[in-house]
Amino acid sequence: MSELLIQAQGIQTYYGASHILRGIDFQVARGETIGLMGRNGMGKSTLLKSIMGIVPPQSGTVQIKSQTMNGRPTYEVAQLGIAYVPEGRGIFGNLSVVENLEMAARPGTRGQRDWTYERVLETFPRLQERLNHGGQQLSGGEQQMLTIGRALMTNPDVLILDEATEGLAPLIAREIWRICSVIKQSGISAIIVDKNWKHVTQITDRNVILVKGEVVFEGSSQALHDDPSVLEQHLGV
Ligand SMILES: Nc1ncnc2c1ncn2[C@@H]1O[C@H](COP(=O)(O)OP(=O)(O)OP(=O)(O)O)[C@@H](O)[C@H]1O
Repeated sequence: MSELLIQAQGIQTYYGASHILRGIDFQVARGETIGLMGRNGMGKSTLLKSIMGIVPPQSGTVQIKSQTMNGRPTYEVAQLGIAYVPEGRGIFGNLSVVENLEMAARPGTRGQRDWTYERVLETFPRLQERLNHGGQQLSGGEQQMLTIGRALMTNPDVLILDEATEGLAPLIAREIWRICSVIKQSGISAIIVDKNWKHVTQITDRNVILVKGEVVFEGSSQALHDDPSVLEQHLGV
């Protein structure tokens, strides 16, 4: 099996007294694209935040490339090559597109410089047209492209996309899915959360479904296509 980039074991996470994640095991190998699915409020974002150290788990371990990260700050997780695009984005609205991209530029953890400014603009032609616009002047879809572009500028090993196409017009959502394929082909691992399971499973190798903070299904996209009752049962589709 290829190198494990993320390995979470027995994750239990709380918000105050609310017990949200109830013993989750979750891993991402190099080059793998994973779909994280489940109805609203089942704990997908909380799992991503637990991995990033934003909402640290109360028990269990999070290892990034075999280093135990419990209690480590989020920037250290990022420095190990994990790029996180949160739900609702988070670009610098007062900086231009160029500035947003350039401030993120750095080689990856193995010195890789696959994603340059030029390649990001080639991949996101819409951003090319908006280079000098301020972040806050962009449409929601353009902001999402800029956030993904900025994450790619860090040459990550894993890209985490929470609610990849939430609230985007269908044409723009399609563009985001195209970009996800380009990212996959470039060899970056990804965790993708999105409500559109059809698009998700077209691109993912493996999928994990959460119900009330527990993993209830883990399997290939083919397995989900062969037995859609799993989706019916757990996602109501
Ligand atoms: N900051 C918070 N404080 C308290 N409870 C929270 C907080 N954030 C999320 N929760 C609760 O934790 C549970 C899991 O939320 P989470 O956002 O992880 O779900 P999700 O599967 O990502 O769903 P969604 O698609 O709605 O974001 C929900 O019951 C939610 O209400």
